[in-house]
Amino acid sequence: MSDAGTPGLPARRAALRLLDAVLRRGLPIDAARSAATRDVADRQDQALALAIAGEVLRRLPDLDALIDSATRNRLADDAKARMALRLALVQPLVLGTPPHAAIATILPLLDGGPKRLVHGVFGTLMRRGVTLPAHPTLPPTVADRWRRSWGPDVVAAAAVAIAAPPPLDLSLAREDVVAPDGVAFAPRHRRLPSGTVTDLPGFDQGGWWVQDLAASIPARLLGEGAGEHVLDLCAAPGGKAMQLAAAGWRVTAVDGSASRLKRLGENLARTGLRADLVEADILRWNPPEPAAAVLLDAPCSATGVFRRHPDVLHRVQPRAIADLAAGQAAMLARAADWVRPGGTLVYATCSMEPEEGEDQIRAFVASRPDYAVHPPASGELPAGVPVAGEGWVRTLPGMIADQGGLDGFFIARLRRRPLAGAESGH
Ligand SMILES: C[S@@+](CC[C@H](N)C(=O)[O-])C[C@H]1O[C@@H](n2cnc3c(N)ncnc32)[C@H](O)[C@@H]1O
Repeated sequence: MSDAGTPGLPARRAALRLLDAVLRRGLPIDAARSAATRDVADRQDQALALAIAGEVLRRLPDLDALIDSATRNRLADDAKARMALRLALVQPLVLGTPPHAAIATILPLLDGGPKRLVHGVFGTLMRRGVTLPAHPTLPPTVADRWRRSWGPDVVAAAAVAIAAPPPLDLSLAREDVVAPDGVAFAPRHRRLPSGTVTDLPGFDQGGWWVQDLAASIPARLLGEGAGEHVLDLCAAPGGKAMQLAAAGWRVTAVDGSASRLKRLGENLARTGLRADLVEADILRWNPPEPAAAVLLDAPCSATGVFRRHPDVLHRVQPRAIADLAAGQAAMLARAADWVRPGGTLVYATCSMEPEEGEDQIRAFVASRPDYAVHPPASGELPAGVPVAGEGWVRTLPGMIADQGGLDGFFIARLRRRPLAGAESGH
């Protein structure tokens, strides 16, 4: 269907496709993006489509509660009328679009569908003067799971954290690169309010890259490399590989995805940093020899990055977490054999789920007497990030919340026992 001549309609149609991809097909919004915006020529319209769909995903339970308060028979979760109403309501209630403009661009999406119903429910809610809560309600299954794992305060902090996109963290190759002004929570770090990355000072010079502060911790725990060899496993698109290269490590970056590895190559080219790239499945590949250090940033549910990717709240199911955890255990077992005696293994996941973090490392150290958790010393972690009781790092919503917060991450540093009589290495 052609949207030509109806301003704003292509962006709304793309937003509908994005929602459909996440909520009905369980796709990550990033994976759905290019297909959903395929016929949206204007970059601003593409950004608007992502903003509308993203805000719906941040506010879904609250939007649905409003819709349910104005319908006699509950609409199915995936009913087109419900999808359209979510898109229509989020615009005046969050994005500041005038109600008449919002509904005028949503009704044409319902060709042959329940236009009168959608128009009626939307009008009823607007006349009632409804608003959304300042702190969105998390999907009940997620809230229950995180309450069991972390308690009610973390659930409340997550609701606060999801209300708006997070600040922008930059990792710097060196302290003296051209970089925007911002607050430093750690060496080679700047935090600034979110904005357009390519407009920031120093982007073209390539002295920095975008990386959440929590995501920078795994490589920080390996310290300076002094030319030693590190295997960066599951390395693309390369935030940690660039940190390691900048810290003087000789980096071999391994990833199973050709397209993501290509992005890693582009990131290295922009920043002028070096790494050897290997496209391989680490469940089959073997390195030629053990390394002084191995960093395994394992594929995970990514529920820790819910602030920037709110789709994870709606599509990650317990079954997927269990499957991912099994894969992580297999990867960890292989990675552990590639650390030379006396060397260091760092395991990380951007997940809020203990199955992908704490439980992995408890099981690992129980099965590998040649390894022990090596807790960070004071000064190794960004300001405000604590060491957990068992010696690893668990970042959660609520940490440094008044200064922009952190993604949810799990990071453990482990030391492999040196051979009897040998000096300990890295
Ligand atoms: C969390 S992301 C890595 C992020 C990266 N470390 C960074 O700092 O930018 C996980 C990566 O694991 C890769 N991956 C998943 N399964 C893999 C496997 N079996 N072998 C190698 N890489 C794999 C994915 O392609 C993805 O790039």
